[in-house]
Amino acid sequence: MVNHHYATNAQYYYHLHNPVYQNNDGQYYSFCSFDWNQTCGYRSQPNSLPFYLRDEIETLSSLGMMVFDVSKVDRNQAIGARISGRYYSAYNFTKGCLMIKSLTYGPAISHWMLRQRDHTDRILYHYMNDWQTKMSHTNIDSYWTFLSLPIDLSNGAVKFFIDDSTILTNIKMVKVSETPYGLPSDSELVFGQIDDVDVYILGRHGHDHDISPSNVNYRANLWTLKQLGCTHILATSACGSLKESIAPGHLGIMDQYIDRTNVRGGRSFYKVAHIPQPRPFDPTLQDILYKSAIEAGYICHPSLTAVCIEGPRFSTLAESRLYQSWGADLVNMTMVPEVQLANELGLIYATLALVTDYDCWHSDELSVSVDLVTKTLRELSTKAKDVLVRSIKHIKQIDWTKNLENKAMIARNSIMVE
Ligand SMILES: CSC[C@H]1O[C@H](OP(=O)(O)O)[C@H](O)[C@@H]1O
Ligand SMILES: Nc1ncnc2[nH]cnc12
Repeated sequence: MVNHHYATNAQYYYHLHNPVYQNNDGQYYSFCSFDWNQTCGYRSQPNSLPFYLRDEIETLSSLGMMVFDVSKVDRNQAIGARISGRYYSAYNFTKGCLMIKSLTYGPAISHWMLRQRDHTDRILYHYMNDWQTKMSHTNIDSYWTFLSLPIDLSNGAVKFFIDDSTILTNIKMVKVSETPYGLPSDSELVFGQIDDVDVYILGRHGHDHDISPSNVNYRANLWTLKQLGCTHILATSACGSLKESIAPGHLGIMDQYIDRTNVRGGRSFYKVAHIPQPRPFDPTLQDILYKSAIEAGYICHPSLTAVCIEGPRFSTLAESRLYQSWGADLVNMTMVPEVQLANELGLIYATLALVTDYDCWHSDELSVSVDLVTKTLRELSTKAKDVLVRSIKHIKQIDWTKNLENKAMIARNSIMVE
């Protein structure tokens, strides 16, 4: 594994919420990603970047950083970035490199799966390794052309590299096929290891975040993970807060849900099954997530109740107040039927809530919007990755056999007609 290290005097760049690395020639580079479609409306403003990224890029550019845009718009322009209508050529920048990719952090870390089997496909890993080696050990000039290659691969390599290279080892992409319930959200999953634990990553909204909460094929996703040998699912979910004390930027541990979804299908794997849900989330995994968040120094709220709405629209003020009157803590869109299906498959499942906004009830705070959620998620995704990595280390210490047997028994007993 290439030994990346944080740039020691790169404090200017930390507002990116991304690590800034230095290669052996003392040049800086960093990566960031954003959701092009959601943040700046790809169809209507194809050449504009979200305002926060634009500011960052302007700052970095003025510091002599190279901007390397691998987002959809500049996919065919190998090196450079269009910012505020102006095209910035990579060659104009000498001190470093900022790569931009049009994907949110959120979906990329939506699911982390642990599994037990081994895979042998090494091609992509080899390729990634080569890329990383070039990145760290050569002059930036010489990897420009090299970097242009993965842009056209549309195989998730860039996304994966940006989001996970710092935490996963032995990384590769694993192709997955159609399930008896249809296609999962992605045709290939990122696979790697954390502390020798096998991990798969699957974004429930798909590679390009083009699957709305109601259209996520929750059954196909969970089935795929189960088939791959996953035993645990660490889910993340962007949530609005219904309580003053649970502020945007905080983390939370989901404990209960109130189901307000109404059109999504595929809620069971069976003809007739009644899965018990008094405690939908695994208590041991909940504790691990909580402990890991606190250990990392983040504000994290235990035992939260979330209202899962159908979406994709956000709530009206009347709805938001209604949910508050029910005593709920959060509102989100994807917990149902994901958690109940995970229970039907006997998986150990828990959700780390990423609090992105105050929904629309707060008189002094901005109402929820895609921009607000995306902006807050950038900060939260760094925290979430940290918590998930720490959690995996704790998970590894525990013998889960009895827990898994118990879950399998409850799942079996809930089936009336297969
Ligand atoms: C852009 S806000 C709504 C967005 O957030 C939720 O994502 P997730 O629970 O998967 O983290 C929801 O599904 C929406 O896509
Ligand atoms: N306020 C909100 N309502 C529903 N889902 C959300 N995801 C993030 N914020 C949300």
